Amino acid sequence: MKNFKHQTHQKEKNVIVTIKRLGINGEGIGYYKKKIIFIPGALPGEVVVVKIVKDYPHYLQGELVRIKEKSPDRVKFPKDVNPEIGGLELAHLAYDKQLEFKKDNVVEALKKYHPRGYAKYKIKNTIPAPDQWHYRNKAQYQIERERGKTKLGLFAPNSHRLIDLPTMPTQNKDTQKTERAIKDLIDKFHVFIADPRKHLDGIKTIAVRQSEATGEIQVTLITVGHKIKNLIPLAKEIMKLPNVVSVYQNETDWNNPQVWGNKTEKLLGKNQITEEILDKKFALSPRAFFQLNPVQTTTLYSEALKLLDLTPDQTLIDAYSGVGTLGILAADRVKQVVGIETIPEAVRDAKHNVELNHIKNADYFQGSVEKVLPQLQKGGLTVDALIVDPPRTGLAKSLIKTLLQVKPKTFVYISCNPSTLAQDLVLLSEAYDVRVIENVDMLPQTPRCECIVKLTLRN
Ligand SMILES: C[S@@+](CC[C@H](N)C(=O)[O-])C[C@H]1O[C@@H](n2cnc3c(N)ncnc32)[C@H](O)[C@@H]1O
Repeated sequence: MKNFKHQTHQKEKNVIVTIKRLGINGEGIGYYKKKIIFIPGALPGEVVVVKIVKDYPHYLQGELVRIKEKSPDRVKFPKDVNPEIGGLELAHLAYDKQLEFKKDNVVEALKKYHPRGYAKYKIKNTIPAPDQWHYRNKAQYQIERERGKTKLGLFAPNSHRLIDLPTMPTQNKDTQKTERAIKDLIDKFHVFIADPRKHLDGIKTIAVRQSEATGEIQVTLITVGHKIKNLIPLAKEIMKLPNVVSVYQNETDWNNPQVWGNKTEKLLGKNQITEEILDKKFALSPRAFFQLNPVQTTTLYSEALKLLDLTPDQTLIDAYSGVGTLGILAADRVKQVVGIETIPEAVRDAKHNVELNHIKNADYFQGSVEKVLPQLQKGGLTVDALIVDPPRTGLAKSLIKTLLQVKPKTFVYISCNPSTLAQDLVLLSEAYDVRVIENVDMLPQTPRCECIVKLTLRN
């Protein structure tokens, strides 16, 4: 029966659908024969001709063929870029509507999981990014050689089909130029490119990150295998490219599903590049997390610190601390800062950044927040104020349990995923009220947003 149904929709191929709303990934959502259909690139209010490409038990996946009735909010998609590429999911939507969508995403996530009192939360309008194009400070492109031709870019969503990216309109121009220049050098020096079909070692990914403040560029060649012929001559040529101050090698293997492997080694140049936020400096190693939109990062952190509203007698926990950004920015407002972060290189950077900024009251610990925080607390640490900035997966349940016992009085949560945020708030709202959620647009043209939530302890 299932196969039969599958064939029915496949045969129908092109159908007409009216788009009702946008989904969390920015795709248009409509209904065909009462079944929900997702159509990337379609906008609410549009009537579109769609090809049904997949018939799943609970939904259909459609491909936009033609727009019959166009939305007034539609804008031109950037030229010379394959629209399938990730990172431009909303590039066809007017920017003010993108901001509204990001706010709605938070509202919808709250409605879905309904933490206590959610209807009364004040969700502010999304703070726009001053630059909506060329803002990304880091490019991380995959490289492949197919029938003698080298491709450098990103995989099409949910596939292993690499799309070559000669231009990328959200990428800053220096990092994009550096990526393309490295591609040419790899061809010139006949450096091996990893071949996933034959499992041959070589370069797999090229990560290029630039500091907004100093212009310095750090390059990491992620390789499958360690000894790659001509890697050092290649690194020497890369060092001659404008602004490049270091070349690293990160080594991975075919069994690792992550992009980065665990071994990182400097081939040439400086250990770190230095970024600046507000009046503080931050040295960054290749593996350490740093926000992708440096201009908007200042806004995000300033808003978070305003909401934290710290006092000089407090101990602040900077949980998921990366290179120590938030804690270091807050250090002169509190008695003590304690940061916790899993990636050892990031913790080393954080400790270095404490010294770089002549801070005397901050220390950073390596490990998971869920394990290290209870240990430190048992050792006598008081937790007056807390800022959490977890990855998209949100907070570990065991950490939430700890927080509900410790009950820090001052608590701010920065989230890059409204869905896990709403689920965490269901548990946290047992003890905390949420008054305000701020939304900052860090990644224009994408469906992603960054929320800052102030949690107030109920009496
Ligand atoms: C969204 S980043 C935030 C970093 C930093 N607050 C900033 O703004 O630059 C999340 C960080 O949490 C770290 N991380 C992930 N899981 C963790 C865990 N369970 N405990 C501690 N740190 C974790 C990641 O390595 C990453 O540096």
